Amino acid sequence: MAPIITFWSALGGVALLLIWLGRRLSSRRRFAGLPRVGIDPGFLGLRMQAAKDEFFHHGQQLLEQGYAKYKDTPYVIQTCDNERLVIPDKFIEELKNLPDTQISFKEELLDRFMGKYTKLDAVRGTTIHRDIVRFQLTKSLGNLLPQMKEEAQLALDNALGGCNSKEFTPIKASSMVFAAIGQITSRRVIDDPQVSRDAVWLKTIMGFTASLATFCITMRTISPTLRPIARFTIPSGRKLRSDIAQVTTFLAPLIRKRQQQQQNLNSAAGDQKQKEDPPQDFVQWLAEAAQGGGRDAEPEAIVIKILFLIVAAMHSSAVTAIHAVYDLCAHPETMRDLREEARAVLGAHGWTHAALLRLHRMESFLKESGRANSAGIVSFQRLVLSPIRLSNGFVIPAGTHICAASDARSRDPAPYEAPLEFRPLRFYHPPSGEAAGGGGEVDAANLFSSVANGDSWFGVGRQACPGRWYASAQIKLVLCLLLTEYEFKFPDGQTARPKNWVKDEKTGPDMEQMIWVRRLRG
Ligand code: HEM
Repeated sequence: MAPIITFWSALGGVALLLIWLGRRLSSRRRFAGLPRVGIDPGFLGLRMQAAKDEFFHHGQQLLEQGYAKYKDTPYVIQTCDNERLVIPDKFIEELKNLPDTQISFKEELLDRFMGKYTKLDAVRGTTIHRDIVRFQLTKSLGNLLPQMKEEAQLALDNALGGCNSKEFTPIKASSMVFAAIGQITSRRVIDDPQVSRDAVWLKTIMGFTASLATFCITMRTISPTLRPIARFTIPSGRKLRSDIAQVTTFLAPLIRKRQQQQQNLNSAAGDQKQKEDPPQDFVQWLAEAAQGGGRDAEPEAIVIKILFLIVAAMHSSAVTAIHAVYDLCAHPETMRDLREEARAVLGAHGWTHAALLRLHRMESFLKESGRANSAGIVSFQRLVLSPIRLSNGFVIPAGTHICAASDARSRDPAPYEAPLEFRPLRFYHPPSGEAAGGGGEVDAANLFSSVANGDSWFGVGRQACPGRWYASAQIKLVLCLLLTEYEFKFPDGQTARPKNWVKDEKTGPDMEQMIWVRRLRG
């Protein structure tokens, strides 16, 4: 018996080796003839760890080298997740509007965020989570603004409760901003303050992105063969499952109740139908979008889509606002300018979404803050699902991960004069009819939420961020509340903003920075 087992084990081993060699060979052939930046892991992958380590510590510099050297040629780079093809600007134009059946942001994300182990692959094969953001959420911004303001104000009052108008109080800027953005987002997930303001609920959803990131980083260090088991045994896997269970416990009964109400409404005869407006939140919109039944309608599938939206919405918006707060503290004259604009525009038009769209100086400042503080060192991350021929004749094979070196581009003097200078009005074009106090017509092309070619903050093309109008509104709202009700600055002696950290392809603001806050006298 033993020799038979040994024989089959050996055969299995050889088969696995052949599969692995086949994969390596096809991966090498895929990019044959293309230049490479950084350490080449080699055919057998013997230098894989060295290549990953190099990218982890020096990815930003590697991409800068690639950006400077290869303006017209895609080049290959080994990142900590996978091998990528970096696409120069001139080809982004050709690719950005291809359908997501050909290049997909979502598939790339699910691949990197291990969709099958994190359950996030509930967003596969459906676009309802994207559609409700693009349509229902964005169209309701005018109606939702008073409620967004109520949540932001409440969160800021809590976070800054100890501040008075006599002396400055030290506050951790990131906690203050996270509290405000977290609470606005929470109410949009579920328009029921009993849940949306619950301390356990808030802690869980605000920590979910970190739980997910820690799980994925740990899983990446484990061999793919062992991952199906490891996900149950590693502590970050337990934490992730417990977060998902917690959110499900809060939301599943409410989802069922809303679905039941929807059924009653559908079956009620004409004028007996309830006249009440349905709640305007993710739970309601997702339940309505899945009315046809099927997998999308299962409460667990709705919960996972909500978690996907939380990951997309919360951290990114908070980080953007934290950068903005640091840039304001580093540029007190800009802070004065934007405070004046906010007072004039909101005084004339009230705290409305229409008024927020008239904060032209703030729009430019946010765009500049986004340019100076990249969201990540790459953007336009896509998985190629079917082969694409570029205008130079090169065919990008299916299965290729592509990206753009957006961070390097943000320091390119060709598109941005004096790119190392922070110029808050770089993107400001006085709109026609601007009155002395600010305002004037809404200038769509120069809004922070616009995605002109080259701006990478919200991505680009057909799959650019659908939540950008909402994100922009909530960030401006939080900044306006801070500017009109508080004075804030770096601690005495600090004039420059803290340096951003960069690890792997991620970058972000220093989360420990304290600021001094004082209430403005009424
Ligand atoms: C400042 C805050 C935000 C930033 C910087 C940001 C950035 C991005 C980026 C770069 C993408 C990929 C686009 C591309 O590669 O072309 C994306 C996708 C997405 N974002 Fe945002 N986002 C923000 C806020 C939000 C908010 C508030 C929501 C929802 C309320 C949201 C929902 C989404 C969704 C659903 C996708 C996936 C779209 C798809 O599957 O095609 N984002 N976001």
